[in-house]
Amino acid sequence: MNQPAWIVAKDVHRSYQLAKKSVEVLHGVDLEIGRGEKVFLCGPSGAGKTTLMYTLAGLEAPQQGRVEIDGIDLYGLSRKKQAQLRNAKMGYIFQNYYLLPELTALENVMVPAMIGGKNKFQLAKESLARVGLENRLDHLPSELSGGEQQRVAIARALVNQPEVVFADEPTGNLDSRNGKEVLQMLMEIVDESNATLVVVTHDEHLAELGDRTLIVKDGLVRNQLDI
Ligand SMILES: Nc1ncnc2c1ncn2[C@@H]1O[C@H](COP(=O)(O)OP(=O)(O)OP(=O)(O)O)[C@@H](O)[C@H]1O
Repeated sequence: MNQPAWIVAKDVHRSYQLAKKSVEVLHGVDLEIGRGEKVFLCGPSGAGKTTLMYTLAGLEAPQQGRVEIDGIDLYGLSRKKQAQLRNAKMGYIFQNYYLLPELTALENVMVPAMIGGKNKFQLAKESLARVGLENRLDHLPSELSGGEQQRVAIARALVNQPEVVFADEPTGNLDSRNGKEVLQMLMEIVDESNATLVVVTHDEHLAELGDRTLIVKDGLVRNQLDI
């Protein structure tokens, strides 16, 4: 990483409560990601990749440690301020898309834009056009292919022009050709605004497209080059 750190995790611990037992998934993660860097998180299933992304993105507070975004102590903020920061700076592409089934493609993309009181209709249309879906605005998710649904999820994540995009297995449900195409498109768009990209993938070939691969294993994170 050549740039100053833009996302910082320091000694992040995260556990889940199962019945009466607490199971720790992240055992003190330290990492730094620079502005504009494209970082891939790889590692075995169940290792904690999604948990780490949720924690970096302000969706799940760590029990110990801190996360900084652009110098701001994310979990030191009130919940309202955290939500404002997420909306202003972050886009999140969830595993399995999480599109709202009763809303059209356009309406799904308008949802995050509404919060900022911006010209949501125009922004959502532009974002869908950017992912090549200008002719699918009024389709419900059930009327779209898997690749198209994934692109709607990408358009939604990009609609507020985020400074960082988190993408959890953005190609997981696509065949390898479509998967690579979608990922390259996402990387191109992110590049245009020098945004930071953090991607979870199982596919180490795809990870080669990024600047750096981090391996999540045994509750910790290591640079692939250090392994
Ligand atoms: N809400 C939850 N409650 C309890 N345990 C959870 C919860 N979410 C995740 N876990 C557990 O935490 C561990 C890490 O899960 P996580 O989804 O972060 O792994 P992952 O590396 O993203 O896995 P995959 O590659 O299979 O998606 C798993 O053992 C999982 O069962």
